[in-house]
Amino acid sequence: MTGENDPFVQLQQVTLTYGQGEKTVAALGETNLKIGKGDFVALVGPSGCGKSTILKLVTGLITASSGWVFVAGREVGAEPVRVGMAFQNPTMLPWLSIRDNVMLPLKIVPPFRQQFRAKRKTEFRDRADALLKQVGLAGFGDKFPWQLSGGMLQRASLCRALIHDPQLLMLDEPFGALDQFTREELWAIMQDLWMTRRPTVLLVTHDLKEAGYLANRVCVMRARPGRIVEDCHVDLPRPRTIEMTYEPGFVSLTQRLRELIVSARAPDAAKTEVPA
Ligand SMILES: Nc1ncnc2c1ncn2[C@@H]1O[C@H](COP(=O)(O)OP(=O)(O)OP(=O)(O)O)[C@@H](O)[C@H]1O
Repeated sequence: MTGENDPFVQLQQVTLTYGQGEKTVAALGETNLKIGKGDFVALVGPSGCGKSTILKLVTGLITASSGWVFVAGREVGAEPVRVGMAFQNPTMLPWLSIRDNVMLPLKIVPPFRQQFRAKRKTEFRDRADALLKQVGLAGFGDKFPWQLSGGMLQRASLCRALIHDPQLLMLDEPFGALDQFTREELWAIMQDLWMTRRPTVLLVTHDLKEAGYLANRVCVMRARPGRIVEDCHVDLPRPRTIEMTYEPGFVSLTQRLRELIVSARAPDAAKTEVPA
């Protein structure tokens, strides 16, 4: 599932420059990327190499300075595509219950928006409760955000990202603020959600173990200007387990990714550590 022949997402000769005049930042040099429907691709690389910029281009939040971005066979923005998103900080509306927070996209995104009132509300509640159960939050739907831990809120935010059956799921360091054990628990949950629903996923992460555990492909980026320098396929069976991450094949994958990133960060490679 490399997306070579019939890509769901395609960046073709895309460049992106922020700003104007003397204050321009060449965030992305010429970038090509094809992602097949239902694939899971991770973007890794040093800070500032353009990972979030790619997410913004694919969701249509920003427009390419040159080149083309296609989603579902059309230029991005030409056709409505259901997108789910989760970020490092799972911002929830504090005055809504967890269930109502999870149901929020159904109130906003067509065609659910039109069906939300009376007719399908019970069905939508059941859908939210089933998702909450799948991530281990059965019985927490009536709680409020302040009553949940960071890990629980991130689980709820994954439910919110998936409640409207998105075709595209954008994950920007969603597990970055969690402790290692909670993070590993959430990898398993994320994998389970992806295997049962199969959205096309783009994950931005600094955690190479996370990239290797979750993704089918890991794209390594380099900065100034940002570009993809390596596209590694992860040939591990599913469902993957934490134990697999200690096996020689997985360890050599993360070592290789690490080396690529360290060389991509040169000459300032010594300033900060890249988690292995
Ligand atoms: N709105 C903006 N205006 C100007 N420059 C920007 C803007 N957004 C990002 N940049 C610059 O573009 C480059 C790429 O940024 P981007 O956020 O895509 O990188 P990243 O790889 O996601 O970084 P990080 O890992 O630190 O989140 C960086 O040099 C950044 O400073």
